[in-house]
Amino acid sequence: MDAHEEWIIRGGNVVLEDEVAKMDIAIRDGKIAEIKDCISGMSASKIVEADGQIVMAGVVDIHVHLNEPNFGHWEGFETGSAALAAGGCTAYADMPLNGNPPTVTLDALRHKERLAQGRSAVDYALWGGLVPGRMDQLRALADAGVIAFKAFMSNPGGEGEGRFREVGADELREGMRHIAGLGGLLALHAESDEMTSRLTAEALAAGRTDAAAYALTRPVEAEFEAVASALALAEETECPLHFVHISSPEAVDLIQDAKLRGLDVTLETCPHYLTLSEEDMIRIGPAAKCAPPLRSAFLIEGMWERLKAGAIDFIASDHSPCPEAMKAVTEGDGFFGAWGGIAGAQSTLLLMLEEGWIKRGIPLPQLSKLLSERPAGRFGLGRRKGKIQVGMDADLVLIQPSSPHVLRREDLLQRHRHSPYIGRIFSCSVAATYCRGRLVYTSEGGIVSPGAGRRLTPLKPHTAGRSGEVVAP
Ligand SMILES: NC(=O)NC(NC(N)=O)C(=O)[O-]
Ligand SMILES: [Zn+2]
Ligand SMILES: [Zn+2]
Repeated sequence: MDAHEEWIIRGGNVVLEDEVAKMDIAIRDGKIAEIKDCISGMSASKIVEADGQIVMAGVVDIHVHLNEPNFGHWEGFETGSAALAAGGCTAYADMPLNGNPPTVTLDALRHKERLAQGRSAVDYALWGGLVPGRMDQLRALADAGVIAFKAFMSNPGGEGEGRFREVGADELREGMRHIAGLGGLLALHAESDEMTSRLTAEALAAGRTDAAAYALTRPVEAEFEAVASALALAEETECPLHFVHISSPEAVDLIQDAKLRGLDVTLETCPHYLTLSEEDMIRIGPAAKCAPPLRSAFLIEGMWERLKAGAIDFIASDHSPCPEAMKAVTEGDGFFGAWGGIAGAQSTLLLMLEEGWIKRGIPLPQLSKLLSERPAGRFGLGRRKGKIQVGMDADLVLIQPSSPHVLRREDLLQRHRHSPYIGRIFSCSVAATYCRGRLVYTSEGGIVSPGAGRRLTPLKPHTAGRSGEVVAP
């Protein structure tokens, strides 16, 4: 279907700001032109019957690692975006690692821009990184349209010379000053390096390399400690902050207190911190290894409580894939030797529907804010992305409820088909994904428009007088 024609999605249960209503949606020039309970369809080139289906804004996944350049054999724009689209995602932001060179210089950003061009199924933005010794690049990266900056407070792992490195406290302070001055936003992987390295060394010295020992090396305290010190620096430097993949209620509460004190700070959590426990990690093995690690069932319920109460700003997948061989328990290093990162890009929406909507009764409009509207808004994409409203991009996902199925390995469109969710039963399925009105994915046909995604750059939410949000060709 040509994105420029007018067409209609008829009679779906449309997830709007505060309600779910049976509506028709007219789409023109890739944008939502009209939302009414009955649109005649006289001038429509096509009518898609969505009776009985749920129509939601496409997921905006702000945290994925597609690993180009040079680590495209771990994932890549084509396969990563295909998995995202199949999971109902219509826009994502690619992290500045684990590609090499990481996106910490203007040259590296330009290189990644060229690589991504014409290869993503859905729209995408690019992150820049804050690493030691590259502060001079921050301005150029901001001007070139990175969505925000990412830094690690603990060792990010990864391979190769010149890979992404963590910042120490002084570098973090300096980086925050710079980024605040640029009107930017800094996202942090918050785990105390001091604590995680010490506990890791102790576990190895004691000959412990099993999964349970891994969890002990990255306790809730390590997250709490890092969040606390980052918040103190944010207060000092007035740098807007975002915490990625927060795993514990304690850290959520600490961040909530900071919000109440007036700090410009947000946090995301990931589906795995809401749906998988430490016992699941031990049972499933390396496919369920991530940092911070999965927590207890008790802490998981604590996360849901906070999500319901509005203390969690949004959800992101932290899709961090790698080749199959790296997701294995190794000879000497045991579970510690496996790559840390969960490759869950395709399951975010269905997990949130299953565990949030169906099991816990969280209303769909609230879930849609967590999956789409808030991440888009926080990263300057909210003028076009993240909700079903007239004038917004027609980024839509059609969901078939009551279509129970088991996730199979062969259903995954990512490059390496490991996921901790294989074998899980889902009640809903993604029937179709549309990006700017263009059909990208259907459950029968798979990816039907590869490479149709466009680069997004943010309308800087923190800088007055900047140019608007633009979509590069
Ligand atoms: N180097 C990584 O991609 N790490 C990622 N891995 C996880 N979360 O286990 C991350 O976001 O920290
Ligand atoms: Zn991280
Ligand atoms: Zn990540």
